[in-house]
Amino acid sequence: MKTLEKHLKKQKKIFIPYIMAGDHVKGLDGLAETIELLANAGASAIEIGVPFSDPVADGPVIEQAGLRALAKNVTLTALLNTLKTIKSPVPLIIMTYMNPVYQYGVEKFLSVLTETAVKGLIVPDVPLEAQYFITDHLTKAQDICLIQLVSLTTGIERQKMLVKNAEGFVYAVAINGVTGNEQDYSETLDEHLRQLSALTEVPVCVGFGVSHPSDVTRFNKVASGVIVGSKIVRDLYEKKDAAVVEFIQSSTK
Ligand SMILES: O=P(O)(O)OC[C@@H](O)[C@@H](O)c1c[nH]c2ccccc12
Repeated sequence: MKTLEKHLKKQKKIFIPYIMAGDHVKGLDGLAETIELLANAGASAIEIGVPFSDPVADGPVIEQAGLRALAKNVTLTALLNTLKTIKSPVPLIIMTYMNPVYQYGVEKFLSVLTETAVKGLIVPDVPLEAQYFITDHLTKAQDICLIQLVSLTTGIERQKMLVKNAEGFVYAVAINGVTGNEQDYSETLDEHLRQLSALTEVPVCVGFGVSHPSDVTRFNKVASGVIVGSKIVRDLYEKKDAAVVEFIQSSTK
């Protein structure tokens, strides 16, 4: 079993905060500090977003964070160079659209990741059928997990196909929409998550719109844990570090 999955399976409750690379007053120089803050608070793993000019799955909070990072010249190359210098106590996960990786070179990208603490990859605009673009090169980075996303509109047959290919964790997208959308969750969501969890031994984590302790309590009952992006990105930007620490601590105890 790959490191990320092994690590997540040891957690009582999984909590994965998402941050935007370089969205810090010190830019990428502040990344190590943020990773330490989140890990010390109890984060199970940390998802790091690569800024991109056309983030189709993202709402305004993460889009704006990406634009701030781009204005600080945070490129994939710069991020990888910084990651090479960081010893993270928890596994890191890179969330990126395919375009920056394609431009950088898939093979080179994966091989550089082996020199970092990155153990997982989320590439939301690459469907299962096109994942060979990445997996064909994974022999160079065998411990990297490619995370599968399951949406609310994913039918049961496709869910089975996705979990068959799943490693690390399964990302259950809790709403039909973009990140940071705090609309009410559907009433059938819990049943969907329970069903999905029953299909696989791989931990199922729930993301999109998770921002209140009550969401975390709800999803921890029907899945292995949660992913929290926009709320964390906003709080860190507004220098509410204490609120972030408190949210993670109370979600993982
Ligand atoms: O911001 P939210 O609503 O808490 O959702 C998590 C999310 O930010 C993070 O996992 C993520 C950011 N961008 C993405 C694009 C696709 C899938 C997932 C993501």
